[in-house]
Amino acid sequence: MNLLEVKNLNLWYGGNQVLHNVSFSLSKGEVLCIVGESGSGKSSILFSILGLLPENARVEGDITFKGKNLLQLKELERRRLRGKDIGMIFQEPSSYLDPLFTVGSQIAETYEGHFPDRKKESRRKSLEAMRRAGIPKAEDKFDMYPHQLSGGLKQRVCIAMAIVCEPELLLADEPTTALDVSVQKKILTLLRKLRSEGKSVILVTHDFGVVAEVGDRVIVLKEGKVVESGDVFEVFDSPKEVYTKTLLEAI
Ligand SMILES: Nc1ncnc2c1ncn2[C@@H]1O[C@H](COP(=O)(O)OP(=O)(O)OP(=O)(O)O)[C@@H](O)[C@H]1O
Repeated sequence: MNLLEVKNLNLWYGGNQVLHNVSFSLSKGEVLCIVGESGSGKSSILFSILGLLPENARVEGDITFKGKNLLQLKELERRRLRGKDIGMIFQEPSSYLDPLFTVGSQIAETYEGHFPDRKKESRRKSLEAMRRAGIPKAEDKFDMYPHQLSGGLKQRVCIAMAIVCEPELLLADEPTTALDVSVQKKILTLLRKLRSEGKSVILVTHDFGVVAEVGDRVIVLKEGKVVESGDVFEVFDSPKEVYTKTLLEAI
C-alpha cells in the first residue's frame, strides 16, 4: 500500500484555481521531488497535505495518508499528525522559530507535545535530532536563542524539529536554498539516510541537481498541472515535455 496517495487535487485561492487534478503517490522509503517554476503550485501541494491552507482556500480531491483521507479529518486529528507522522521543513526557517525561547527548548517542546509521557527523554532526543541535522556542538547550541545562530544553523534547527518525532513522511520545501554548498551536502546526506531508514520524503525544489542527487521519482508541475512524472533518470534521459527540457537546460 502507498504511504500517501494524492488523487485529483484541485485548489483555489478565492476564485483563482492554482492546482488542477494533481495526482501522485508515494511509497515507503521513497523520495519524490516536485519541480517547477516559481508560482507553479509546489508549496500549495505541501500545504494541502498538511492542512495549512489560508481561509480563502478551497480544496477538492483525495489525500490519503496511511489509509486515512486527510481532507476529511477534523482539525484536532490533523494537528496530531503534523509534526509527529508528517514532519515539515519550510522555506524561511527564522519565521518558524520563536525568538524568545532557546532553540533546544523549541525542539524539545515539539517532542513533548506529541509524546507527553516521554518528557524525560526529550532532551536526549532533541540533541540526537540536532546532531542528525548536522549541527556541530549540539549541546552548546541547545541553550542558544535563534538570533545567536546563523541562517544555515537555524535551518538545521528547523530540520531537527521536523525529524525529532521520527515522522514517516517528511515534507521539505526548498530545504537547501540559501545555504552554502557544504551545508547543502549535509542536508542531502540526511535525506538519503532517512530514505535508507524507510522514511519517505517529498522534496520541493527548482534545482534539478538536487533531484538527481536524492530523488527516486519526480513530478514536474507547470501552472498547477502535472506535465510530466516518472523515475528520475527516465525523466532526465528522455524528457518528454519542452518545459522539462528547458528546466533541465537551466542547470
Ligand atoms: N494565500 C494565497 N492567496 C492567494 N494566492 C496565493 C496564496 N498563496 C499562493 N498563492 C498563489 O498560488 C500560486 C501557487 O503558489 P505556490 O507558492 O504554491 O507556488 P510555488 O511553485 O511553491 O512557488 P515558489 O517556488 O515561488 O515558492 C501562485 O500564483 C501564488 O501567487
